[in-house]
Amino acid sequence: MTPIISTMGLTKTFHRKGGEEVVAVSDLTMDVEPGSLTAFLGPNGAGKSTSLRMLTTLLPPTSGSATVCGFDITHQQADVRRSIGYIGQKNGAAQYYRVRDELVSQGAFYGLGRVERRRRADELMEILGLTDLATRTTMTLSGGQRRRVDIALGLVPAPRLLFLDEPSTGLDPQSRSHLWDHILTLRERYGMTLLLTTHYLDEADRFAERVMIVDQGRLIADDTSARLKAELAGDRVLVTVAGTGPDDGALATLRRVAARGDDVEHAPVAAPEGAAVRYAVVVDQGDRVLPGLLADLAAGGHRVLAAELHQPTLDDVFLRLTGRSLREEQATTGTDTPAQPALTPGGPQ
Ligand SMILES: Nc1ncnc2c1ncn2[C@@H]1O[C@H](COP(=O)(O)OP(=O)(O)OP(=O)(O)O)[C@@H](O)[C@H]1O
Repeated sequence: MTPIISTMGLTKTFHRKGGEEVVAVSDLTMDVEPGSLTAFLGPNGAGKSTSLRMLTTLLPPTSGSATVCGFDITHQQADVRRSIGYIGQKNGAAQYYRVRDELVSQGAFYGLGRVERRRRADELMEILGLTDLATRTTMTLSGGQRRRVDIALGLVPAPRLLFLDEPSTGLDPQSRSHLWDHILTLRERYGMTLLLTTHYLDEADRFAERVMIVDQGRLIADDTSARLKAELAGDRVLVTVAGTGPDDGALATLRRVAARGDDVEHAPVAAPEGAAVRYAVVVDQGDRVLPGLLADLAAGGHRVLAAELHQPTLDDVFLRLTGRSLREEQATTGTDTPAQPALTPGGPQ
């Protein structure tokens, strides 16, 4: 299938005052299939928006090339713009216009006939849950409602490909969830290709078929969320065993199931039953490994007080790749799962 987006070595360098050079996007090479939903995931300043701005012809690349809907982003800018929708971080519909009027005049801007522009406005309001707000001015809407108006405006020309820059940033969890329902409905209805940026791990995980993790201008991982988690993070098994310190036999048993040479970590913990040690090990397919592991520990005379299996998140993937947590870098998303207890890598002691 011919890719709808194809980039080759796309790079953008900014020069800040004082001569400092910032490589915002470095050597981005990728193909995007038509009809797919791809998320660019990364911390603030990773280069996500700059990538989108180049692909939508808002910023010229410093080097490299790309085609979007078959058109060159440098030499066929008007054709690219005619083929895509772009919803930036701060689109902001005009404050004083009514929602429906705004959509209808956007239709006029794109050259739709009188009847067609009204039909399109009504259809988009219906899909995006805006019908009841048709006569409200944008300035009176909530953040989530306004974001939906932004998206409706971007969809007026019926693009084959829609770029969304952080569609849900700043919205409360309920509005985010509604917005996603609408985005998925749109996709189903029009079979659009969607490329969006987000720093919400859960959104990329749940909704995108393909996750491209970017950090410091570079693409550091590119796959389905499930494969990234399985291949780069693995499942984490935590077992709490009675004892006053790490036990060589228990460590040896746990090491046998460790994936990819990962070592076993351990830390003393207080348990109601007395002193205990919690061991942690990364394994492949934890649900298969755990029963045998517990049986082996019991056979070795170790009293297991608790066992937990943690499926990895995309944050574990990011941590593995960069040594940093994406979650710590995103301020207040409300999407966190509890942090792992601190454990020290251990060898026989
Ligand atoms: N016009 C500009 N002039 C100078 N530096 C810029 C400019 N635009 C972006 N940058 C820098 O380029 C880097 C990438 O920025 P970009 O906005 O693409 O990141 P991002 O991943 O979209 O971040 P966020 O999640 O905060 O939107 C950052 O270091 C940023 O400060």
